[in-house]
Amino acid sequence: MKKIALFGYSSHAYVVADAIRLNGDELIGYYEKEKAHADPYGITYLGYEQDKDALTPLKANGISGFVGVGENNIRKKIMHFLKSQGVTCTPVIHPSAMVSGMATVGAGTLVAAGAKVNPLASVGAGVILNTGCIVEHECSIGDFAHIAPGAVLAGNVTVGEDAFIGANAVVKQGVSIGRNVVVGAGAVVLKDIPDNQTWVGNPAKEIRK
Ligand SMILES: CC(=O)SCCNC(=O)CCNC(=O)[C@H](O)C(C)(C)COP(=O)(O)OP(=O)(O)OC[C@H]1O[C@@H](n2cnc3c(N)ncnc32)[C@H](O)[C@@H]1OP(=O)(O)O
Repeated sequence: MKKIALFGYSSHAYVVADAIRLNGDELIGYYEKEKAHADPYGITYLGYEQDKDALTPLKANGISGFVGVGENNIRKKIMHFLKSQGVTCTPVIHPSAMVSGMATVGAGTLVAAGAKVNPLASVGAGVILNTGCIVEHECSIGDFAHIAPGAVLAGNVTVGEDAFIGANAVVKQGVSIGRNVVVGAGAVVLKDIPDNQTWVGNPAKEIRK
């Protein structure tokens, strides 16, 4: 049984907390700037990670962290901070998810309920593979990306660091999606997408602001 401390305690963190508990691991509490108003899991407030000595109990007892924040850039910032402080993040894989024994999943990554990761897929650190998404064979997912619920990445798709693939989007096999790209909900992506762009629709096209 692992002991895990959550960083963040709202919305996305609730999903992470559920997976931790269903795995039979121990959720020892949460870090947030302030004590949360809602406490659906009845867990201990451990303080604000930026405060002096707040992380000492984790480091002293070899307890792992998990950053339960949906925003890619905030999750990334907190994970980098924890690394600088010597706190290790663990992956969390929901018991109903399917991860091939021939796939790799990085530190601090959530594989949510019903998600599937097929052989030779490589999933980076701090990634969210959200509810029911499919990451097919040989896909490569960069650190801090988020594959939203129901999205399907066909074989050999590459997703860059910090990218967001919206709910129920479909990405054709072999397509390469750049860093920090946003793909809208329900999009069908048939072509490579350069870094920092937002694409929507079927077939997906860039929306410019
Ligand atoms: C567990 C969870 O909840 S995980 C989160 C899952 N959430 C999602 O998957 C949502 C993904 N987000 C989206 O699809 C958003 O609409 C975004 C990010 C693509 C665009 O958001 P914004 O930048 O705010 O764009 P905005 O809403 O202003 O729309 C701009 C234009 O694009 C269109 N558009 C926006 N999203 C989409 C979409 N998904 N598909 C088709 N067209 C879209 C709008 O209709 C609008 O068109 P118009 O200019 O002709 O009126």
